[in-house]
Amino acid sequence: MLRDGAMQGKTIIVTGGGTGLGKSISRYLVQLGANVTICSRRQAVIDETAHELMNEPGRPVGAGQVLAIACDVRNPAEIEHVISQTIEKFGRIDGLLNNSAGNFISPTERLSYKAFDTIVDIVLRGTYYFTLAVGKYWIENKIPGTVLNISTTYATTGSGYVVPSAVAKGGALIMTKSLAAEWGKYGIRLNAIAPGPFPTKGAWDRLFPEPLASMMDPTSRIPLKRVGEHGELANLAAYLLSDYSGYITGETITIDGGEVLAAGEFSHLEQVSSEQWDMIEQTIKQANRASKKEGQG
Ligand SMILES: CCCCCCCCCCC/C=C/C(=O)SCCNC(=O)CCNC(=O)[C@H](O)C(C)(C)COP(=O)(O)OP(=O)(O)OC[C@H]1O[C@@H](n2cnc3c(N)ncnc32)[C@H](O)[C@@H]1OP(=O)(O)O
Ligand SMILES: NC(=O)C1=CN([C@@H]2O[C@H](COP(=O)(O)OP(=O)(O)OC[C@H]3O[C@@H](n4cnc5c(N)ncnc54)[C@H](OP(=O)(O)O)[C@@H]3O)[C@@H](O)[C@H]2O)C=CC1
Repeated sequence: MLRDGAMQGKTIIVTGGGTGLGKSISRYLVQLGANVTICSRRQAVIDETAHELMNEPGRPVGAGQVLAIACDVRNPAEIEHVISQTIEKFGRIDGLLNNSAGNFISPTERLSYKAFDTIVDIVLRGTYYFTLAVGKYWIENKIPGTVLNISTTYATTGSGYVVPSAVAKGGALIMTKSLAAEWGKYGIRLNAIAPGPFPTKGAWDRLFPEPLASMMDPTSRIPLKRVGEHGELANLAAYLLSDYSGYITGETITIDGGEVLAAGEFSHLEQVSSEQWDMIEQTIKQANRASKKEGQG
């Protein structure tokens, strides 16, 4: 979507950049010329991704560099290490993509305290630790940085069976708006993306495992009748991290093929056939006529 070289001179930190959506967004940022630091817990995974992104066939001239640094986002010392190593290698930091997450489906009453804490700590604590650390650096150095948080549609609607994730994503979303209000004076912007289903191994293994996968089609309740493509999300993420979105802050953009609209009271009526609609129309018109007659008394 963006022109070649649109992110040249920018350095972006992508948490969870070794896999799934974080990897796809990192690939696009690098193609657009950004230097990208990817971080997550597994050094071998991020090393392999960094190697892949640096050696892609058709890598454009002017593509960015990739640095891989292990980091558990629950640990402030490890976050500080990612920040200092990134500045040492690339000179500065312009953007932060909070993408790391942990999640799995489960009836909430089956969760241990530790299970609940594990998800909230990765998603909420990890997001505010990283944002606080990078924000302090930006304010101190008068850099107009940009934070982009990967949220989810149920951060605002709520959802059963993923309650720790919903609680944590909801908290991160309200942090996005609150800090956008507070840090706007420093030129710092914070936005979020709320994706619907985008197939990744990490999400599908934990949210759509067998026998669920054989029982239901996740596209059936999506108005556009398909899941998202990684390139579609990467386009939006790159735009929100770029200077082209310079007047957007505190915003959450949903990219879900219209899935959240399924909450609309009558949206499921697409299952009604044309013949049934004929019958329904006649029944309603008959009721209209009857009520008019009643009115004539
Ligand atoms: C119906 C159609 C749906 C289609 C799909 C649509 C998707 C659309 C929207 C989805 C929004 C997506 C949000 C996402 O976040 S997807 C990202 C998923 N990726 C990951 O989660 C990657 C990282 N995850 C992990 O590493 C692990 O899953 C974990 C989060 C658990 C962390 O691992 P860690 O090794 O740190 O932790 P432990 O293994 O020690 O576990 C900690 C405690 O949690 C308990 N646990 C773990 N799994 C379960 C489970 N399935 N049920 C209950 N409890 C679980 C574990 O037992 C530990 O607790 P205890 O020590 O007390 O036993
Ligand atoms: N796929 C989908 O349909 C949707 C995804 N999302 C969101 O998109 C983002 C990416 O998810 P997706 O790509 O699907 O899944 P992945 O499992 O591929 O991505 C999650 C990443 O988080 C990293 N991570 C987990 N725990 C930690 C930690 N403690 N510290 C640092 N990094 C950690 C993992 O790496 P490692 O294990 O090496 O630490 C992994 O790279 C998440 O925020 C998710 O909530 C939102 C809506 C829909």
